[in-house]
Amino acid sequence: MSDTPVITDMQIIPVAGYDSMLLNIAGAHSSYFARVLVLLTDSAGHTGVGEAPASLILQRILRDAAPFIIGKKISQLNAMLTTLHEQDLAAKHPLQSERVDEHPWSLEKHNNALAVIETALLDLMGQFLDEPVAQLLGAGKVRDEIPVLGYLFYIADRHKSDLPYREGSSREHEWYQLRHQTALTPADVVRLAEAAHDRYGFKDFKLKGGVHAGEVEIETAQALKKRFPQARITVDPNASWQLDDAIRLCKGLDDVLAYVEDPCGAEQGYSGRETLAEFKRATGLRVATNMIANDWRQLNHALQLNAIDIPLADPHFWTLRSAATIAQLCNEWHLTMGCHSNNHFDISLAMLAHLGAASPGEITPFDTHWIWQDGQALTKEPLHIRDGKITLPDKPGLGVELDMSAVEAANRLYNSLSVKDRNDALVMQQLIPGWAFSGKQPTLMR
Ligand SMILES: O=C(O)[C@H](O)[C@@H](O)[C@H](O)[C@@H](O)C(=O)O
Ligand SMILES: [Mg+2]
Repeated sequence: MSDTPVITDMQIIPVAGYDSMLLNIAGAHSSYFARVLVLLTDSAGHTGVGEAPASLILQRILRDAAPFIIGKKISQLNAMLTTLHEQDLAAKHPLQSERVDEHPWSLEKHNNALAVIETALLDLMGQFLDEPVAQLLGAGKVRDEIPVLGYLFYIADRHKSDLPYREGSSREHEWYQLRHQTALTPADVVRLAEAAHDRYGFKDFKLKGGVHAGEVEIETAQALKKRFPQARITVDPNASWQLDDAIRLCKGLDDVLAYVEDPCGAEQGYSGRETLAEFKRATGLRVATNMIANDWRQLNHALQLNAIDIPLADPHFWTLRSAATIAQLCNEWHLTMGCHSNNHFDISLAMLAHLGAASPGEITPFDTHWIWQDGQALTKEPLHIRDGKITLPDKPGLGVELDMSAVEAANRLYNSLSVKDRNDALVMQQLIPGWAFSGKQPTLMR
């Protein structure tokens, strides 16, 4: 044990990158997205890294966590995480508001901190043991190729905003230009899917909804299925449809929708878990969620109600180890493992690849926003998506090496931002003055 490396330093580096004007029920994506990196250095000279969404609160929590990490042996991973859990550092930094009508999905602030630290620790441990992180999770590494889906959005007209959205260029591939252009109709989205399919080989697609009337979003899903008959198609309106509407829109579409993601949510005194259970019974369709089964207690209720088939266990809010445990539960309980995402850099791409590699049994292709960020790598040899899959690197730890000059540039970009925390409503107000989030009102129907 005396050779076990000790953690000597913890750096918290917020970073920003460019994004397109993607629409969802919360509004529109800004021209920038922000993430935070945690870099742990150990006495063996290794660096472990993790990535998470970058709220200002999370950065404060991470700073408070540092004294519980620095000076510890990497073999004390479990004890460190238990201590952090018990410290409940998030409680010392309450959100200004926890109201769900202001935050369309929960801000998993505490678990984000645990998750990003755990990832960096696992990266160090993997490098010490000369094993990939996937090998240290739940079932161990069970696959080398992780299927991912083409995550499609409606895109607003960036020219109507004064934010510095990029124009893109089709020099390398038309995808890199198309992803910045307005896409509001079913035909526009099919065009995006074609370009993404050509560039990344996706077999399956997800459409982010909550933007148009449900009928238009279903029409878009149908158009995607018509163009890609073999593809598994799903739509995710982030619980913005009323239960009755969700049933009316989706019933009988077994030949179009492989599953539906959060079609409805809490309404009229019924919880989202209850309405999803009713939706499943009424339509016979499989249901995925990243909104109502985000911790063990919620998952327990969701499963008791038979409300879901596919927990989208994002390692950024479950932690890698817990998400891998969910993958094992899915395998044992005849559920299907999936993974949610937000805009991210390539460290997170590696996180989800290791999770997928450690997920036994049937999994549904994982979500990733990477195609919207592709070209903005923070690592020297970023993983890539080919043939709709990510191939796990044959390297210890996460298998990524940071490109520090890219990290520094992304940190400078972050520091230059006047609005640091994600606020899709604020961006939306550039298109529709006075626009405010309303969970059951599609974004463009105002
Ligand atoms: O606009 C987005 O990037 C999405 O709506 C996400 O914020 C959201 O979490 C989504 O990925 C989801 O699956 O619900
Ligand atoms: Mg979702």
